[in-house]
Amino acid sequence: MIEIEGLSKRYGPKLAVDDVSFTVRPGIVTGFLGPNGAGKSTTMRMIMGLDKPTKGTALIAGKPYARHPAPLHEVGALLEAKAVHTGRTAFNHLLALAATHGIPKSRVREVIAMTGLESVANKRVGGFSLGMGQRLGIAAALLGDPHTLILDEPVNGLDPEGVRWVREFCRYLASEGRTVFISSHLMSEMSQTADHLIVLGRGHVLADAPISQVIAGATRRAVRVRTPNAQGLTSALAGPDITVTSFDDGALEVVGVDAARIGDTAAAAGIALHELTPIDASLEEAYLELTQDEVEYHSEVTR
Ligand SMILES: Nc1ncnc2c1ncn2[C@@H]1O[C@H](COP(=O)(O)OP(=O)(O)OP(=O)(O)O)[C@@H](O)[C@H]1O
Repeated sequence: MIEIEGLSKRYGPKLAVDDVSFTVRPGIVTGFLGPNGAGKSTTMRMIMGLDKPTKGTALIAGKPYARHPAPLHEVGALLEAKAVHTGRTAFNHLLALAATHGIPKSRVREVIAMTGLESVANKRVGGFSLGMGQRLGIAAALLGDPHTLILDEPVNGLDPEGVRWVREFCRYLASEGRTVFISSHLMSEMSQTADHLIVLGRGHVLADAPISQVIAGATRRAVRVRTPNAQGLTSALAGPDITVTSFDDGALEVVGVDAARIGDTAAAAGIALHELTPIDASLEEAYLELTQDEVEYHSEVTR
Protein backbone atom coordinates (compact mmCIF):
# COMPACT_ATOMS: atom_id res chain seq x y z
CA MET A 1 0.00 0.00 0.00
CA ILE A 2 1.22 3.47 -0.89
CA GLU A 3 -0.27 6.43 0.97
CA ILE A 4 0.32 9.96 -0.31
CA GLU A 5 -0.87 12.81 1.85
CA GLY A 6 -0.70 16.51 0.98
CA LEU A 7 2.40 15.93 -1.15
CA SER A 8 3.96 18.94 -2.89
CA LYS A 9 7.23 19.54 -4.72
CA ARG A 10 8.52 22.90 -5.76
CA TYR A 11 11.44 23.42 -8.14
CA GLY A 12 12.23 27.12 -7.87
CA PRO A 13 9.13 28.96 -9.10
CA LYS A 14 7.58 25.74 -10.43
CA LEU A 15 5.13 23.77 -8.30
CA ALA A 16 5.59 20.37 -10.02
CA VAL A 17 3.36 18.51 -7.54
CA ASP A 18 0.67 20.51 -5.74
CA ASP A 19 -0.95 19.12 -2.60
CA VAL A 20 -1.57 15.63 -3.92
CA SER A 21 -3.27 12.93 -1.81
CA PHE A 22 -4.18 9.39 -2.84
CA THR A 23 -3.83 5.75 -1.82
CA VAL A 24 -2.58 2.91 -4.02
CA ARG A 25 -4.06 -0.38 -2.85
CA PRO A 26 -2.71 -3.93 -3.09
CA GLY A 27 -4.14 -6.63 -5.36
CA ILE A 28 -4.96 -4.37 -8.28
CA VAL A 29 -3.04 -2.43 -10.93
CA THR A 30 -3.28 1.30 -10.36
CA GLY A 31 -2.48 3.49 -13.33
CA PHE A 32 -0.94 6.91 -12.88
CA LEU A 33 -1.98 8.86 -15.92
CA GLY A 34 -1.28 12.39 -17.03
CA PRO A 35 0.16 14.47 -19.85
CA ASN A 36 3.90 15.08 -20.06
CA GLY A 37 5.07 17.31 -17.26
CA ALA A 38 2.03 16.55 -15.05
CA GLY A 39 4.27 15.52 -12.15
CA LYS A 40 4.09 11.72 -12.32
CA SER A 41 7.83 11.02 -12.24
CA THR A 42 8.36 13.60 -9.51
CA THR A 43 5.68 11.93 -7.38
CA MET A 44 7.21 8.50 -7.97
CA ARG A 45 10.68 9.77 -7.10
CA MET A 46 9.34 11.21 -3.82
CA ILE A 47 7.73 7.85 -2.99
CA MET A 48 11.12 6.21 -3.56
CA GLY A 49 12.91 8.75 -1.37
CA LEU A 50 14.90 10.11 -4.36
CA ASP A 51 13.38 13.59 -4.14
CA LYS A 52 12.55 15.40 -0.93
CA PRO A 53 8.95 16.61 -0.69
CA THR A 54 8.50 20.35 -0.18
CA LYS A 55 5.45 19.39 1.89
CA GLY A 56 3.48 16.29 2.76
CA THR A 57 4.26 12.60 3.10
CA ALA A 58 4.63 9.53 0.90
CA LEU A 59 4.44 6.26 2.81
CA ILE A 60 5.00 2.69 1.67
CA ALA A 61 3.47 0.12 4.02
CA GLY A 62 3.10 2.84 6.63
CA LYS A 63 6.66 4.21 6.54
CA PRO A 64 8.72 6.52 4.34
CA TYR A 65 11.00 4.58 1.97
CA ALA A 66 14.17 5.40 3.90
CA ARG A 67 12.77 4.08 7.18
CA HIS A 68 12.39 0.53 5.89
CA PRO A 69 15.28 -1.58 7.15
CA ALA A 70 15.26 -3.65 3.92
CA PRO A 71 13.55 -1.38 1.36
CA LEU A 72 14.15 -3.72 -1.61
CA HIS A 73 11.90 -6.27 0.07
CA GLU A 74 9.19 -3.67 0.46
CA VAL A 75 9.28 -1.87 -2.88
CA GLY A 76 10.88 -2.36 -6.27
CA ALA A 77 10.97 0.40 -8.85
CA LEU A 78 11.69 0.97 -12.50
CA LEU A 79 12.18 4.69 -12.82
CA GLU A 80 13.15 6.55 -15.97
CA ALA A 81 13.55 3.44 -18.05
CA LYS A 82 16.77 3.77 -19.90
CA ALA A 83 19.16 1.17 -21.12
CA VAL A 84 21.75 -0.01 -18.63
CA HIS A 85 25.05 0.58 -20.40
CA THR A 86 27.22 -2.10 -19.10
CA GLY A 87 29.51 -4.77 -20.47
CA ARG A 88 28.13 -7.16 -17.86
CA THR A 89 25.80 -9.98 -18.75
CA ALA A 90 22.20 -9.72 -17.55
CA PHE A 91 22.88 -12.46 -15.01
CA ASN A 92 25.96 -10.72 -13.60
CA HIS A 93 24.22 -7.34 -13.56
CA LEU A 94 21.41 -8.80 -11.42
CA LEU A 95 23.89 -10.79 -9.32
CA ALA A 96 25.84 -7.62 -8.49
CA LEU A 97 22.63 -5.86 -7.45
CA ALA A 98 21.56 -8.87 -5.40
CA ALA A 99 24.93 -9.17 -3.66
CA THR A 100 24.83 -5.58 -2.42
CA HIS A 101 21.45 -6.25 -0.82
CA GLY A 102 22.13 -9.69 0.65
CA ILE A 103 19.83 -11.39 -1.85
CA PRO A 104 20.78 -15.00 -2.76
CA LYS A 105 21.85 -16.14 -6.24
CA SER A 106 18.81 -18.44 -6.40
CA ARG A 107 16.57 -15.35 -6.45
CA VAL A 108 18.51 -13.99 -9.45
CA ARG A 109 17.66 -17.19 -11.33
CA GLU A 110 14.03 -16.86 -10.25
CA VAL A 111 13.60 -13.30 -11.51
CA ILE A 112 15.33 -14.19 -14.79
CA ALA A 113 12.81 -16.98 -15.29
CA MET A 114 9.87 -14.78 -14.24
CA THR A 115 10.76 -12.10 -16.78
CA GLY A 116 11.54 -14.53 -19.60
CA LEU A 117 15.21 -13.56 -19.82
CA GLU A 118 16.70 -17.09 -19.72
CA SER A 119 17.82 -17.10 -23.34
CA VAL A 120 19.68 -13.80 -23.01
CA ALA A 121 20.86 -14.09 -19.39
CA ASN A 122 24.47 -14.62 -20.51
CA LYS A 123 24.44 -11.87 -23.11
CA ARG A 124 25.88 -8.43 -22.50
CA VAL A 125 23.28 -5.92 -21.36
CA GLY A 126 24.85 -3.21 -23.53
CA GLY A 127 23.49 -4.94 -26.64
CA PHE A 128 19.94 -5.43 -25.34
CA SER A 129 16.89 -4.21 -27.23
CA LEU A 130 14.64 -1.75 -25.44
CA GLY A 131 12.18 -4.56 -24.69
CA MET A 132 14.85 -6.78 -23.16
CA GLY A 133 16.19 -3.79 -21.22
CA GLN A 134 12.70 -3.22 -19.79
CA ARG A 135 12.43 -6.86 -18.75
CA LEU A 136 15.81 -6.57 -17.08
CA GLY A 137 14.71 -3.40 -15.25
CA ILE A 138 11.61 -5.18 -14.04
CA ALA A 139 13.68 -8.23 -13.04
CA ALA A 140 15.89 -5.90 -10.96
CA ALA A 141 12.81 -4.34 -9.35
CA LEU A 142 11.60 -7.82 -8.40
CA LEU A 143 14.88 -9.02 -6.84
CA GLY A 144 13.79 -8.35 -3.26
CA ASP A 145 10.36 -9.98 -3.86
CA PRO A 146 8.73 -6.66 -2.94
CA HIS A 147 5.07 -6.18 -1.98
CA THR A 148 4.97 -2.95 -3.99
CA LEU A 149 6.08 -2.31 -7.57
CA ILE A 150 6.46 1.19 -9.00
CA LEU A 151 7.04 1.38 -12.75
CA ASP A 152 7.47 4.73 -14.51
CA GLU A 153 6.32 4.55 -18.15
CA PRO A 154 7.22 0.84 -18.42
CA VAL A 155 5.90 0.42 -21.97
CA ASN A 156 7.31 3.61 -23.46
CA GLY A 157 8.93 2.77 -26.78
CA LEU A 158 8.14 -0.94 -26.66
CA ASP A 159 6.80 -2.90 -29.63
CA PRO A 160 3.29 -4.41 -29.36
CA GLU A 161 4.61 -7.71 -28.05
CA GLY A 162 6.65 -5.93 -25.38
CA VAL A 163 3.63 -3.84 -24.41
CA ARG A 164 1.50 -6.96 -24.06
CA TRP A 165 4.12 -8.68 -21.95
CA VAL A 166 4.43 -5.75 -19.51
CA ARG A 167 0.65 -5.47 -19.32
CA GLU A 168 0.11 -9.15 -18.58
CA PHE A 169 2.99 -9.28 -16.15
CA CYS A 170 1.63 -6.30 -14.18
CA ARG A 171 -1.75 -8.00 -13.94
CA TYR A 172 -0.10 -11.21 -12.78
CA LEU A 173 1.90 -9.38 -10.09
CA ALA A 174 -1.29 -7.70 -8.85
CA SER A 175 -3.12 -11.05 -8.82
CA GLU A 176 -0.47 -12.26 -6.37
CA GLY A 177 -1.66 -9.53 -4.01
CA ARG A 178 1.07 -6.98 -4.72
CA THR A 179 0.56 -3.25 -5.02
CA VAL A 180 1.31 -2.32 -8.64
CA PHE A 181 1.59 1.36 -9.55
CA ILE A 182 2.45 2.21 -13.15
CA SER A 183 2.59 5.54 -14.96
CA SER A 184 1.77 6.39 -18.54
CA HIS A 185 0.73 9.37 -20.60
CA LEU A 186 -1.49 7.20 -22.83
CA MET A 187 -5.06 6.48 -21.84
CA SER A 188 -5.43 3.66 -24.37
CA GLU A 189 -2.57 1.81 -22.72
CA MET A 190 -3.93 2.29 -19.22
CA SER A 191 -7.43 1.25 -20.18
CA GLN A 192 -6.13 -2.23 -20.94
CA THR A 193 -3.85 -2.58 -17.93
CA ALA A 194 -5.17 -0.71 -14.92
CA ASP A 195 -8.11 -1.46 -12.65
CA HIS A 196 -7.95 1.90 -10.97
CA LEU A 197 -6.75 5.26 -12.28
CA ILE A 198 -5.23 8.30 -10.73
CA VAL A 199 -5.14 11.10 -13.28
CA LEU A 200 -2.73 13.96 -12.72
CA GLY A 201 -2.68 17.29 -14.54
CA ARG A 202 -0.27 20.14 -13.73
CA GLY A 203 0.52 18.65 -10.35
CA HIS A 204 -3.15 18.17 -9.32
CA VAL A 205 -5.21 15.00 -8.98
CA LEU A 206 -7.98 15.28 -11.60
CA ALA A 207 -9.50 11.85 -10.99
CA ASP A 208 -9.04 8.97 -8.56
CA ALA A 209 -11.51 6.20 -9.35
CA PRO A 210 -12.04 2.79 -10.95
CA ILE A 211 -11.13 3.02 -14.61
CA SER A 212 -14.69 2.48 -15.86
CA GLN A 213 -15.86 5.41 -13.77
CA VAL A 214 -13.11 7.73 -15.05
CA ILE A 215 -14.01 6.87 -18.63
CA ALA A 216 -17.75 7.28 -18.05
CA GLY A 217 -17.25 10.56 -16.19
CA ALA A 218 -14.99 12.09 -18.80
CA THR A 219 -16.81 10.80 -21.84
CA ARG A 220 -18.66 13.41 -23.80
CA ARG A 221 -21.89 11.73 -24.71
CA ALA A 222 -23.41 13.04 -27.88
CA VAL A 223 -26.46 11.87 -29.77
CA ARG A 224 -26.78 11.95 -33.54
CA VAL A 225 -30.28 12.82 -34.66
CA ARG A 226 -31.94 13.03 -38.06
CA THR A 227 -35.31 14.64 -38.48
CA PRO A 228 -37.19 16.36 -41.28
CA ASN A 229 -37.86 19.21 -38.83
CA ALA A 230 -34.38 20.15 -37.55
CA GLN A 231 -35.39 23.67 -36.66
CA GLY A 232 -38.43 22.53 -34.66
CA LEU A 233 -36.40 19.95 -32.74
CA THR A 234 -33.61 22.44 -32.03
CA SER A 235 -36.11 24.88 -30.46
CA ALA A 236 -37.89 22.11 -28.56
CA LEU A 237 -34.58 20.94 -27.05
CA ALA A 238 -33.25 24.41 -26.20
CA GLY A 239 -32.03 24.68 -22.62
CA PRO A 240 -28.99 25.48 -20.51
CA ASP A 241 -25.97 23.25 -21.22
CA ILE A 242 -27.60 21.72 -24.30
CA THR A 243 -25.87 22.28 -27.62
CA VAL A 244 -27.21 21.27 -31.00
CA THR A 245 -24.82 21.32 -33.95
CA SER A 246 -26.07 20.77 -37.47
CA PHE A 247 -23.95 19.09 -40.12
CA ASP A 248 -23.98 19.49 -43.89
CA ASP A 249 -25.42 16.01 -44.38
CA GLY A 250 -28.51 17.07 -42.41
CA ALA A 251 -27.61 15.29 -39.17
CA LEU A 252 -27.74 17.04 -35.82
CA GLU A 253 -25.35 16.32 -32.97
CA VAL A 254 -26.89 16.97 -29.58
CA VAL A 255 -24.76 17.23 -26.44
CA GLY A 256 -26.14 17.65 -22.92
CA VAL A 257 -29.25 15.48 -23.08
CA ASP A 258 -29.62 11.72 -23.55
CA ALA A 259 -31.29 9.86 -26.42
CA ALA A 260 -34.40 8.96 -24.40
CA ARG A 261 -35.11 12.59 -23.53
CA ILE A 262 -34.56 13.69 -27.11
CA GLY A 263 -37.05 11.03 -28.27
CA ASP A 264 -39.61 12.06 -25.63
CA THR A 265 -39.19 15.75 -26.45
CA ALA A 266 -39.63 15.07 -30.16
CA ALA A 267 -42.72 12.91 -29.56
CA ALA A 268 -44.28 15.56 -27.31
CA ALA A 269 -43.70 18.20 -30.01
CA GLY A 270 -45.04 15.91 -32.77
CA ILE A 271 -41.66 15.86 -34.55
CA ALA A 272 -40.67 12.74 -36.49
CA LEU A 273 -37.21 11.26 -35.94
CA HIS A 274 -35.38 9.30 -38.62
CA GLU A 275 -32.30 8.55 -36.53
CA LEU A 276 -31.43 8.67 -32.83
CA THR A 277 -27.92 7.30 -32.16
CA PRO A 278 -25.92 7.78 -28.96
CA ILE A 279 -22.21 8.23 -29.75
CA ASP A 280 -19.53 7.70 -27.12
CA ALA A 281 -16.33 9.63 -27.42
CA SER A 282 -13.28 7.44 -27.79
CA LEU A 283 -11.15 6.71 -24.76
CA GLU A 284 -8.49 9.07 -25.97
CA GLU A 285 -11.06 11.85 -26.41
CA ALA A 286 -12.39 11.21 -22.90
CA TYR A 287 -8.92 11.60 -21.50
CA LEU A 288 -8.14 14.70 -23.53
CA GLU A 289 -11.37 16.22 -22.30
CA LEU A 290 -10.39 15.53 -18.70
CA THR A 291 -6.91 16.97 -19.05
CA GLN A 292 -7.36 19.63 -21.74
CA ASP A 293 -6.87 22.58 -19.41
CA GLU A 294 -4.05 20.85 -17.60
CA VAL A 295 -1.60 20.16 -20.38
CA GLU A 296 1.59 22.03 -19.71
CA TYR A 297 2.61 22.57 -23.31
CA HIS A 298 -0.19 22.79 -25.84
CA SER A 299 1.10 22.10 -29.30
CA GLU A 300 1.00 25.18 -31.48
CA VAL A 301 -1.15 25.02 -34.55
CA THR A 302 0.95 26.23 -37.47
CA ARG A 303 -0.57 27.30 -40.69
N1 LIG B 1 14.82 18.41 -11.29
C1 LIG B 1 13.94 19.29 -11.77
N2 LIG B 1 14.20 20.62 -11.77
C2 LIG B 1 13.30 21.51 -12.22
N3 LIG B 1 12.10 21.20 -12.71
C3 LIG B 1 11.76 19.90 -12.75
C4 LIG B 1 12.66 18.88 -12.28
N4 LIG B 1 12.04 17.67 -12.43
C5 LIG B 1 10.83 17.93 -12.98
N5 LIG B 1 10.66 19.26 -13.17
C6 LIG B 1 9.44 19.90 -13.71
O1 LIG B 1 8.35 19.46 -12.94
C7 LIG B 1 7.21 19.21 -13.76
C8 LIG B 1 6.75 17.78 -13.58
O2 LIG B 1 7.71 16.90 -14.16
P1 LIG B 1 7.59 15.31 -14.12
O3 LIG B 1 8.78 14.76 -14.83
O4 LIG B 1 7.31 14.86 -12.75
O5 LIG B 1 6.28 15.07 -15.01
P2 LIG B 1 5.75 13.74 -15.64
O6 LIG B 1 4.28 13.75 -15.42
O7 LIG B 1 6.50 12.58 -15.14
O8 LIG B 1 6.02 13.97 -17.16
P3 LIG B 1 6.79 13.07 -18.23
O9 LIG B 1 5.76 12.10 -18.72
O10 LIG B 1 7.17 14.09 -19.25
O11 LIG B 1 7.95 12.47 -17.52
C9 LIG B 1 7.64 19.57 -15.17
O12 LIG B 1 7.26 20.91 -15.42
C10 LIG B 1 9.15 19.45 -15.11
O13 LIG B 1 9.73 20.32 -16.07
